[in-house]
Amino acid sequence: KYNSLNIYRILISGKDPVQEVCELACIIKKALTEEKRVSTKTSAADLVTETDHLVEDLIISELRKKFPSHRFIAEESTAAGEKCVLTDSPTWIIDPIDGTCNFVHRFPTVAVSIGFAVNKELEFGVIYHCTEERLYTGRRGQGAFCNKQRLRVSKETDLSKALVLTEIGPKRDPDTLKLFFSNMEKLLHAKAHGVRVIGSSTLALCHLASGAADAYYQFGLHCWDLAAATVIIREAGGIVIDTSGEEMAMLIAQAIQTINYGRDDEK
Ligand SMILES: O=P([O-])([O-])O[C@@H]1[C@@H](O)[C@H](O)[C@@H](O)[C@H](O)[C@@H]1O
Ligand SMILES: [Mg+2]
Ligand SMILES: [Mg+2]
Repeated sequence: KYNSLNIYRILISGKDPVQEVCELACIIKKALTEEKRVSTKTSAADLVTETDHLVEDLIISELRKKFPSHRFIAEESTAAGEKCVLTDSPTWIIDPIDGTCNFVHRFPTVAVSIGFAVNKELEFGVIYHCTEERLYTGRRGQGAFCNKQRLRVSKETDLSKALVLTEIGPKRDPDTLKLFFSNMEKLLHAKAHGVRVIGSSTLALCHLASGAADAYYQFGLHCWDLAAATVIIREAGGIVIDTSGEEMAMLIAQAIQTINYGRDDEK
């Protein structure tokens, strides 16, 4: 049975996390190859399936049993109209399947992402790569790991030697697409070694934390995409900022133009 308490206890107690979340990931891995009921949310490219709802309900019901006073911010509950407001209360921030479009196409780059904040401070994050059985964890002040392997971000600060990750996002109107591609073009003109889109922001951010890429930028990321990954990147020695940031982030921020998606807590 999916046992969220162990994740909380293990990460809070500082013990190495075991792969408790793999049972949950097994639901996703099994469903990856099966027929799915797919619907759309904010655009034809913003997909959701019954497995997204099932996994989110499982996580929340387990956590609510153990922590009845805690609050939840979760992707599909928010899409169903729940307010997305972070308070000082202990709050779980959940993306049940990150990479749903990949999941629908059986493209094996899908993750479960669970972040945890208290007093609006991110305390820990867990991201599980469902098809490669990689458990990424980060706990504030205690480091970031992938299956017990310590994570460290790349030290590259030269954009012309950087591999940059981004995501397309759900907005596909002509003006947004024009901006998206012109941003990518600007980075390639700045001689970046490459720009990659893998369809899962949380796993892209985990690649960043492991030093397998040098920078990530995206407009339209949600708090549930970012919560767990932010702890993991910070604990791997990286920074997570908006585009008014530092060094490599500055170089990229100066090169690209903003695509406006609004904030989750303003909808
Ligand atoms: O919806 P989902 O699969 O959880 O999350 C996805 C993000 O990981 C990706 O970065 C973004 O480009 C997609 O539009 C979608 O939001
Ligand atoms: Mg999702
Ligand atoms: Mg997501």
